[in-house]
Amino acid sequence: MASSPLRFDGKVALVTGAGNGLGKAYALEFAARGASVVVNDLGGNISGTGSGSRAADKVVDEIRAKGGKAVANYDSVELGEKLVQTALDNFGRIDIVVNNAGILRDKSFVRIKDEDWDIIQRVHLRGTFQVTRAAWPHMRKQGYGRIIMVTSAAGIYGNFGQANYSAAKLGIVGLANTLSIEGRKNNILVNTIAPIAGSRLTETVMTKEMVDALKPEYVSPIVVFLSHDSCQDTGGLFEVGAGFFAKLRWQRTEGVLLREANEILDAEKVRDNWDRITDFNKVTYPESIRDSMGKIMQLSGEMMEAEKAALDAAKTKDPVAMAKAYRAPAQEYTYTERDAMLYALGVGVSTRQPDHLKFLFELADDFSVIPSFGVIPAFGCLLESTGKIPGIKIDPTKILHGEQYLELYKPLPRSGKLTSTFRVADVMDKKSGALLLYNIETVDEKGEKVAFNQFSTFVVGAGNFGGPKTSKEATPLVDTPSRAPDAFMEEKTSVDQAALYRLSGDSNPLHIDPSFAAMGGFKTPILHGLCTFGHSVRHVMASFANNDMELFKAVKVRFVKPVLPGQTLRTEMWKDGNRILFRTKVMETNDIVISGAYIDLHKAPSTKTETQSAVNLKSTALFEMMAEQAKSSPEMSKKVNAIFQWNIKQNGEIAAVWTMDMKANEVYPGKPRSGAAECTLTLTDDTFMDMVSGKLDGQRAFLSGKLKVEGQIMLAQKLSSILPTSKM
Ligand SMILES: CCCCCCC[C@@H](O)CC(=O)SCCNC(=O)CCNC(=O)[C@H](O)C(C)(C)COP(=O)(O)OP(=O)(O)OC[C@H]1O[C@@H](n2cnc3c(N)ncnc32)[C@H](O)[C@@H]1OP(=O)(O)O
Repeated sequence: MASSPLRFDGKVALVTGAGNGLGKAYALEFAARGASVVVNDLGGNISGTGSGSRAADKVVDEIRAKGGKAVANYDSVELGEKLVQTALDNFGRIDIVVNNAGILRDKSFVRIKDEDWDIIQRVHLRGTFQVTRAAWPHMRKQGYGRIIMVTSAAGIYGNFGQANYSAAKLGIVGLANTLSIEGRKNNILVNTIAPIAGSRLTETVMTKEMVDALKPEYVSPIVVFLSHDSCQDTGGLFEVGAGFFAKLRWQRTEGVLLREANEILDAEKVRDNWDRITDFNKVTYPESIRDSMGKIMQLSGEMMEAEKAALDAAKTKDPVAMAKAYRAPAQEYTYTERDAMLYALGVGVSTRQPDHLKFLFELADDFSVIPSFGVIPAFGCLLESTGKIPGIKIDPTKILHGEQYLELYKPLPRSGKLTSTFRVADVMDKKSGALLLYNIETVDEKGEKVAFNQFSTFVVGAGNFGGPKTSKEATPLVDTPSRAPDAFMEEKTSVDQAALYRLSGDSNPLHIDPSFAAMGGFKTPILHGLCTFGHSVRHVMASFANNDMELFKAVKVRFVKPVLPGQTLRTEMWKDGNRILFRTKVMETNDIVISGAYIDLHKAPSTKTETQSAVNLKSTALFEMMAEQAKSSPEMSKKVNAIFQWNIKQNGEIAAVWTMDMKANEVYPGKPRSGAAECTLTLTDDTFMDMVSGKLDGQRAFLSGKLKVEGQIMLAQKLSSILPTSKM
């Protein structure tokens, strides 16, 4: 794409140290683009001694010979006023300053003398300050200015033998940071570059080939762009050289608050938490002093409040009051689409399911985060508070997830930075255990509410402490209807389900470590309650919301019995207006594992969705019949790992679509699946309603001729071409 050239007509640029190298390249480039240029050069040598006018004059001559406008200035940058005055006297204004001038006095730290230190600070840091300060009021008055500061990798990272130079060069970055803040309101933008180029300063340490490869002309383009009025960046720090350009920023570990309320912090605690303090797996990118100190100030305020509440509670000697007074620091959780996809795998989404792209492929048009993921940002609060809640003695091997309530105030974004705050809402004495209720509010970066979670954990054996048996804070469960369910869905979990789920944040060893599980009284590690929960939420959303995750409002469950990885879950569902009541069973044992549960949707499921679910349930016999038929066909029996899609037609219109995975014997209502073999079943109106109401099963409907299976022949014909692509 052709773009307009960056011009500087009418603008005045001052480039310090412009007699050679980088400074000269900048001066020539500004002049070629229409600027009037003050070419400053003291004419000394690279260690800062000597002076002369030749270097600056030569550059001025070169500019003028090409038809450009330039004047020379031979003053030291320490006399900044004089440099700026040259611009004002000759061109009437000053728009751009490039603080390029510099010298070197390299010495290892043991050999460095006062004068080596002082001269470097004077030329680099004080010189930059003097020139910039002289230009500043003129730029403020005209409401326009562009300042380029020059630092060095030696300053940013340190370099042997350059203590004086490193200190001055990083000082310049500090100066630029503050000036970028102070200049912004007057349109004075300040950016810093750390260039590497073959110049008088570097040719002493580089080969000729390197000097040639690192031409100053490969750096000047960024100086030109940062100096142009079309560039609105300020406060940036860039590394440049050989035509390579990159921006630097600060990165901070997530950090850890080590002090508890009323605790005197000691150095051992710092030592013992060193890994957490220095863990860069989770980071933030502070950009301002507010970003840097905000968190510390917030934590300090929360701490003061917590300390007062804890002291008041301790005076009562009531364990429940003490637990309720506990305050944990707010927990940040940053996630990306990758985390949402990992979670989806953890709660059983599989590429075998028709709607899987929606949850496993970030480029899918309808990419969605499963609403039960809303528990994940809050989980950090539980981990943070483990072992810290006063009043109640908690054995970590005896904690079981008791109940869960989750409400979403808006659909979960596909990525984000969320903050959760936590309080112990109540503690109940259930005799066989203590039941702790935690209320956790989660907000987004704008402070808008995203989710509310109520976790309840049952601490086996921690009962009988004389606390209340019930709490008005607890979100109530619902009764399971006595009628047959309106829909169900079955799904076998993977033997690795817990290992996969724990990667989303619940690292409780109970779910992976056999010896830890044994301490809790389990023969093998058990599945996370929230993993079973995630499966059930998916089942309800697929059966009654056509997987439209925006319809989700809230969910409540009670975990009644543990589930083992590899077991088959069966979610049974009943529709009650906008509310879908459900319970979950383990097929292998027929145990109910989730009870009293419901999901509230934002609107009642459509009749079509309802019909689909009803058909799904009432026609199990039909699927079984189809599977039997398929197996009895000689071609199919050889290759039963096919995926079939059935379009259920009623009065000429498709009323439902089912996909069946023959190998896994799993049936999914919902979207057509590409590559699946197709078969159209036609039902008369009566047949359809009879099947929905349970009067007629698929087998009898087929045998009596009320159900026509038109696609069977087509299915057999297509089989050979379809099977390879529909393999599991
Ligand atoms: C790391 C720190 C943060 C940790 C957060 C969680 C981390 C996760 O990693 C942990 C997990 O995921 S564990 C796996 C999921 N959970 C389970 O498997 C628990 C299954 N439930 C049970 O085993 C029993 O219900 C059991 C054992 C909970 C209770 O059984 P019993 O002791 O036999 O109780 P029962 O006699 O039936 O009832 C006594 C009173 O307690 C109430 N109650 C029962 N089950 C409850 C439950 N699940 N949640 C809440 N309350 C429950 C009963 O209503 C009864 O109360 P009341 O007497 O007032 O009627």
